[in-house]
Amino acid sequence: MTRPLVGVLALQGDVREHLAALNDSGADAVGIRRPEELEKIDGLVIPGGESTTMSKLLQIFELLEPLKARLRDGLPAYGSCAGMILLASEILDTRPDAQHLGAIDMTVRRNAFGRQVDSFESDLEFEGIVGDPMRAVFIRAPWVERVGDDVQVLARVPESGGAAAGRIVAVRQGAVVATSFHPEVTGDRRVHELFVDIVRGV
Ligand SMILES: NC(=O)CC[C@H](N)C(=O)O
Repeated sequence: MTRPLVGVLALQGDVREHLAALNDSGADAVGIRRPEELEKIDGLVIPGGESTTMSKLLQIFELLEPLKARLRDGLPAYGSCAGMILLASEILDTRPDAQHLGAIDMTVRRNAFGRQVDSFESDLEFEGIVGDPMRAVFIRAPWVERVGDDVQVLARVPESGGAAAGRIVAVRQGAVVATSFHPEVTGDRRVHELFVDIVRGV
Protein backbone atom coordinates (compact mmCIF):
# COMPACT_ATOMS: atom_id res chain seq x y z
CA MET A 1 0.00 0.00 0.00
CA THR A 2 2.24 2.82 -1.17
CA ARG A 3 -0.45 5.54 -1.40
CA PRO A 4 -3.33 4.49 0.84
CA LEU A 5 -6.85 5.84 0.27
CA VAL A 6 -7.84 7.98 3.24
CA GLY A 7 -11.35 9.40 3.63
CA VAL A 8 -12.24 12.70 5.25
CA LEU A 9 -15.71 12.80 6.79
CA ALA A 10 -17.25 15.56 4.67
CA LEU A 11 -20.48 16.47 6.46
CA GLN A 12 -19.26 19.70 8.04
CA GLY A 13 -16.02 21.36 9.19
CA ASP A 14 -12.56 21.95 7.74
CA VAL A 15 -12.68 19.13 5.19
CA ARG A 16 -10.63 20.87 2.47
CA GLU A 17 -7.67 21.52 4.78
CA HIS A 18 -7.48 17.84 5.77
CA LEU A 19 -7.78 16.68 2.13
CA ALA A 20 -4.83 18.93 1.23
CA ALA A 21 -2.77 17.82 4.25
CA LEU A 22 -3.35 14.12 3.45
CA ASN A 23 -2.45 14.59 -0.22
CA ASP A 24 0.78 16.27 0.90
CA SER A 25 1.47 13.39 3.30
CA GLY A 26 1.52 10.47 0.87
CA ALA A 27 -2.16 9.48 0.78
CA ASP A 28 -4.93 9.79 -1.80
CA ALA A 29 -7.68 11.66 0.00
CA VAL A 30 -11.41 11.56 -0.68
CA GLY A 31 -14.45 13.17 0.98
CA ILE A 32 -16.91 10.72 2.57
CA ARG A 33 -20.67 11.38 2.75
CA ARG A 34 -22.35 8.04 2.13
CA PRO A 35 -22.20 4.75 4.06
CA GLU A 36 -21.02 2.74 1.02
CA GLU A 37 -18.05 5.11 0.60
CA LEU A 38 -16.73 3.88 3.96
CA GLU A 39 -16.11 0.44 2.53
CA LYS A 40 -13.27 1.34 0.17
CA ILE A 41 -11.11 3.50 2.46
CA ASP A 42 -7.99 2.42 4.38
CA GLY A 43 -8.33 5.15 7.03
CA LEU A 44 -10.59 8.07 7.98
CA VAL A 45 -10.05 11.63 9.20
CA ILE A 46 -12.78 13.36 11.19
CA PRO A 47 -12.21 17.12 10.79
CA GLY A 48 -12.61 20.06 13.13
CA GLY A 49 -15.95 21.85 13.11
CA GLU A 50 -18.86 21.50 15.50
CA SER A 51 -19.23 18.11 17.13
CA THR A 52 -22.94 18.29 17.98
CA THR A 53 -23.77 19.32 14.38
CA MET A 54 -21.57 16.55 13.00
CA SER A 55 -23.23 14.10 15.39
CA LYS A 56 -26.67 15.06 14.00
CA LEU A 57 -25.46 14.83 10.41
CA LEU A 58 -23.91 11.40 11.06
CA GLN A 59 -27.39 10.20 12.00
CA ILE A 60 -29.20 11.98 9.14
CA PHE A 61 -26.73 10.60 6.58
CA GLU A 62 -27.03 7.12 8.18
CA LEU A 63 -23.29 6.99 8.76
CA LEU A 64 -23.20 6.60 12.55
CA GLU A 65 -23.69 2.83 12.84
CA PRO A 66 -21.64 1.84 9.74
CA LEU A 67 -18.79 4.06 10.95
CA LYS A 68 -18.91 2.58 14.47
CA ALA A 69 -18.78 -0.88 12.90
CA ARG A 70 -15.75 0.00 10.71
CA LEU A 71 -13.96 1.44 13.76
CA ARG A 72 -14.70 -1.71 15.78
CA ASP A 73 -13.14 -3.70 12.92
CA GLY A 74 -9.94 -1.65 13.28
CA LEU A 75 -10.27 1.14 10.69
CA PRO A 76 -7.44 3.63 11.45
CA ALA A 77 -8.85 7.06 12.27
CA TYR A 78 -7.61 10.52 13.15
CA GLY A 79 -9.80 13.28 14.64
CA SER A 80 -8.86 16.93 15.17
CA CYS A 81 -10.81 19.03 17.68
CA ALA A 82 -14.51 18.24 16.98
CA GLY A 83 -13.15 14.97 15.52
CA MET A 84 -11.43 14.22 18.84
CA ILE A 85 -14.74 14.81 20.65
CA LEU A 86 -16.57 12.40 18.32
CA LEU A 87 -13.94 9.67 18.80
CA ALA A 88 -14.22 9.78 22.61
CA SER A 89 -16.00 7.23 24.79
CA GLU A 90 -17.32 10.00 27.08
CA ILE A 91 -17.96 13.71 26.49
CA LEU A 92 -18.47 16.38 29.16
CA ASP A 93 -20.36 19.62 28.48
CA THR A 94 -22.16 18.43 25.38
CA ARG A 95 -25.84 18.17 24.44
CA PRO A 96 -27.65 15.23 26.02
CA ASP A 97 -28.61 13.77 22.62
CA ALA A 98 -25.12 14.11 21.09
CA GLN A 99 -23.81 10.83 19.69
CA HIS A 100 -20.20 9.73 19.70
CA LEU A 101 -18.11 6.92 18.30
CA GLY A 102 -16.32 5.56 21.37
CA ALA A 103 -13.14 4.62 19.49
CA ILE A 104 -10.77 5.92 22.20
CA ASP A 105 -11.25 5.13 25.88
CA MET A 106 -11.13 8.72 27.13
CA THR A 107 -13.23 11.47 28.68
CA VAL A 108 -13.13 14.73 26.72
CA ARG A 109 -14.42 18.12 27.86
CA ARG A 110 -15.86 20.29 25.08
CA ASN A 111 -14.85 23.97 24.90
CA ALA A 112 -12.59 23.23 27.86
CA PHE A 113 -10.26 26.20 27.59
CA GLY A 114 -13.11 28.61 28.34
CA ARG A 115 -14.76 31.46 26.46
CA GLN A 116 -12.14 34.06 27.35
CA VAL A 117 -9.50 32.02 25.50
CA ASP A 118 -11.56 30.98 22.50
CA SER A 119 -8.48 30.50 20.35
CA PHE A 120 -4.78 30.42 21.06
CA GLU A 121 -1.53 28.94 19.78
CA SER A 122 1.21 27.11 21.58
CA ASP A 123 4.42 25.19 20.76
CA LEU A 124 4.22 21.55 21.84
CA GLU A 125 6.42 18.51 22.19
CA PHE A 126 4.67 15.61 20.43
CA GLU A 127 5.60 12.02 21.36
CA GLY A 128 7.17 10.18 18.43
CA ILE A 129 7.58 13.30 16.28
CA VAL A 130 11.13 14.57 16.12
CA GLY A 131 12.49 17.96 15.16
CA ASP A 132 11.13 21.38 16.03
CA PRO A 133 8.29 21.73 18.54
CA MET A 134 4.89 21.67 16.89
CA ARG A 135 2.86 24.86 16.50
CA ALA A 136 -0.59 23.93 17.82
CA VAL A 137 -3.64 26.03 16.94
CA PHE A 138 -6.54 25.64 19.38
CA ILE A 139 -10.00 26.91 18.36
CA ARG A 140 -12.74 26.44 20.98
CA ALA A 141 -10.88 23.25 21.71
CA PRO A 142 -11.57 20.30 23.97
CA TRP A 143 -9.05 18.71 26.31
CA VAL A 144 -8.81 15.16 27.61
CA GLU A 145 -9.61 14.69 31.31
CA ARG A 146 -9.21 10.91 31.58
CA VAL A 147 -7.52 8.22 29.52
CA GLY A 148 -7.88 4.46 29.82
CA ASP A 149 -4.90 2.12 30.33
CA ASP A 150 -4.60 1.39 26.59
CA VAL A 151 -4.39 5.05 25.61
CA GLN A 152 -1.02 6.68 24.97
CA VAL A 153 -0.68 10.41 25.74
CA LEU A 154 1.11 12.10 22.81
CA ALA A 155 1.07 15.76 23.85
CA ARG A 156 0.19 18.08 26.70
CA VAL A 157 -0.16 21.86 27.01
CA PRO A 158 3.32 23.13 28.00
CA GLU A 159 4.16 24.93 31.26
CA SER A 160 3.71 28.29 29.52
CA GLY A 161 0.01 27.44 29.03
CA GLY A 162 -1.06 28.96 32.37
CA ALA A 163 -4.14 27.35 33.92
CA ALA A 164 -4.25 24.77 31.12
CA ALA A 165 -0.60 23.63 31.60
CA GLY A 166 -0.30 19.84 31.62
CA ARG A 167 -3.70 19.21 30.03
CA ILE A 168 -3.72 16.31 27.58
CA VAL A 169 -4.24 17.49 23.98
CA ALA A 170 -3.15 14.52 21.82
CA VAL A 171 -3.68 10.78 22.30
CA ARG A 172 -3.48 7.45 20.50
CA GLN A 173 -5.20 4.12 21.11
CA GLY A 174 -4.13 1.45 18.62
CA ALA A 175 -4.65 2.87 15.14
CA VAL A 176 -6.80 5.80 16.33
CA VAL A 177 -5.25 9.23 16.96
CA ALA A 178 -6.86 12.45 18.21
CA THR A 179 -5.63 16.01 18.75
CA SER A 180 -7.41 18.96 20.41
CA PHE A 181 -5.65 21.24 17.94
CA HIS A 182 -5.65 21.69 14.15
CA PRO A 183 -2.40 20.67 12.40
CA GLU A 184 -4.31 20.87 9.10
CA VAL A 185 -4.25 24.67 9.25
CA THR A 186 -0.55 25.25 9.94
CA GLY A 187 1.23 23.64 6.98
CA ASP A 188 3.13 21.35 9.39
CA ARG A 189 2.33 17.91 7.97
CA ARG A 190 3.96 15.77 10.67
CA VAL A 191 0.73 14.63 12.37
CA HIS A 192 -0.83 13.69 9.02
CA GLU A 193 2.39 11.87 8.03
CA LEU A 194 2.27 9.96 11.32
CA PHE A 195 -1.35 9.02 10.62
CA VAL A 196 -0.62 7.94 7.03
CA ASP A 197 2.20 5.72 8.41
CA ILE A 198 -0.32 4.16 10.82
CA VAL A 199 -2.72 3.56 7.90
CA ARG A 200 0.09 1.92 5.91
CA GLY A 201 0.80 -0.27 8.91
CA VAL A 202 4.37 1.01 9.22
N1 LIG B 1 -12.49 23.77 16.25
C1 LIG B 1 -13.33 22.84 16.62
O1 LIG B 1 -13.43 21.76 16.03
C2 LIG B 1 -14.21 23.22 17.77
C3 LIG B 1 -14.99 22.07 18.36
C4 LIG B 1 -16.30 22.59 18.91
N2 LIG B 1 -16.09 23.47 20.04
C5 LIG B 1 -17.21 21.43 19.27
O2 LIG B 1 -17.64 21.33 20.36
O3 LIG B 1 -17.45 20.61 18.45
